[in-house]
Amino acid sequence: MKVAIGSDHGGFRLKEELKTLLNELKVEFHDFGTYTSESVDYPDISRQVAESVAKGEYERGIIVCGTGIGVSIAANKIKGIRAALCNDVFSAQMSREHNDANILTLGERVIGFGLARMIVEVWLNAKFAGGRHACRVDKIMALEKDS
Ligand SMILES: O=C(CO)[C@H](O)[C@H](O)[C@H](O)COP(=O)(O)O
Repeated sequence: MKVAIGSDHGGFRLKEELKTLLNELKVEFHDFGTYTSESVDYPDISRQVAESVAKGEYERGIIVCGTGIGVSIAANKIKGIRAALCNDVFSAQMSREHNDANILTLGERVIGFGLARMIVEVWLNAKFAGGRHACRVDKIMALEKDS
């Protein structure tokens, strides 16, 4: 699996930690920045990660900001993206099984690094359950055309 990862300054330290985790898990990734703790605008990074996933260049994306909220809102504006803010393990698992989330967002100012690592590992391994959830996800994606 190829993963796109990114953060703003508020998520920079956690993004760096998650890169270590991805290396440990032998998951291929590309870091879309930010590359320092200097202040940047989270929609710029979120857009780059989300567009790369929407184009199919990367199967999944992980984006971190202070809360995970801003990057999630921004990513969900890109067609084809289902970004889920998961600051707990149960939500991470469900976001894959029920929602087929293709982007995970996290808040560095909300959770510790240990929990974040656990969330990412669960999220990367969880599979979409399909079945009754498939037509619900289809209905979500239809909203892009209908709105
Ligand atoms: O977008 C956010 C909130 O939804 C992120 O938490 C940002 O990282 C945060 O807003 C950045 O805030 P700062 O005061 O500029 O560091």
